[in-house]
Amino acid sequence: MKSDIKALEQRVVSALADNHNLEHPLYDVLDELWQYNQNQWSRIEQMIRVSDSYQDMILQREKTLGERFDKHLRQLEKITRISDRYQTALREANLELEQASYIDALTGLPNRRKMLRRLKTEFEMRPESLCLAMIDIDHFKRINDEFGHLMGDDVLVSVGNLIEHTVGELGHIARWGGEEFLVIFSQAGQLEVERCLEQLAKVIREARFDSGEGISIRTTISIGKSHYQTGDTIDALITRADNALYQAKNSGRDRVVFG
Ligand SMILES: Nc1nc2c(ncn2[C@@H]2O[C@H](COP(=O)(O)OP(=O)(O)OP(=O)(O)O)[C@@H](O)[C@H]2O)c(=O)[nH]1
Repeated sequence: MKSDIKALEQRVVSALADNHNLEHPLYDVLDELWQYNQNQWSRIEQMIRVSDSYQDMILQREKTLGERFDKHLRQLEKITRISDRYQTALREANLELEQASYIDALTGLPNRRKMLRRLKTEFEMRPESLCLAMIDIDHFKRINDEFGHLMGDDVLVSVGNLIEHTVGELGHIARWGGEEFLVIFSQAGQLEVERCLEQLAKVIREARFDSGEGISIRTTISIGKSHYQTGDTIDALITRADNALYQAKNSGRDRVVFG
């Protein structure tokens, strides 16, 4: 192509050198040059068109990519929201589960596990003022045998409520297991505790539990009490309360034995 132009130029130069000759084919050369330029120009136009459509294609592609990116981003946000909700629900469920693991399902009172935790805390903080009362319903098997297990459950719940109500702010109650309850007194004086336990035995003795068949059920409780002695462990304190309860049972039930 370069050599074509060179040849054309050459012909123009020689035509100009001979410009007296009106027949000289200068005008033919100029026509040819014009034609050549036209060809070049249409090539350039073609290239511009190709370039434009290429740019369009790129823009279109970027748009598609942008849309896809937005879609993924929205999905990601949705997943994050779901995951947040899931984590919150999981945390709440765990909390509920943990709380439930400290509650006795029948009576709604703190259970033995919770009580042992509390005991440990109290023991670390101020052991010298600690007092325990182990409480057991007397001849409870008879209630089950006579009125059925469901009625036995009702009596257990009612006795639990009465203990909790009578002890009030003075102590903390838990269902220790079966028909046994444990009360911790952490800040009450000895005399106050003894009076409270005597009152408790009286409250249960005088209580009447409706059997639902026109019969009122009566029962009593035996209580063994222990209080902290120098060098005690939690186990030792519980064992002394247990021994005192055993004595209360052996000496006729419906009484408090101070260990
Ligand atoms: N209804 C009911 N009964 C229970 C539950 N847990 C333990 N028991 C019953 O409690 C009774 C305890 O019987 P025993 O250990 O012989 O004691 P008791 O009859 O109370 O006699 P003493 O303790 O010696 O006065 C058993 O019959 C158990 O089945 C409970 O959650 N619900």
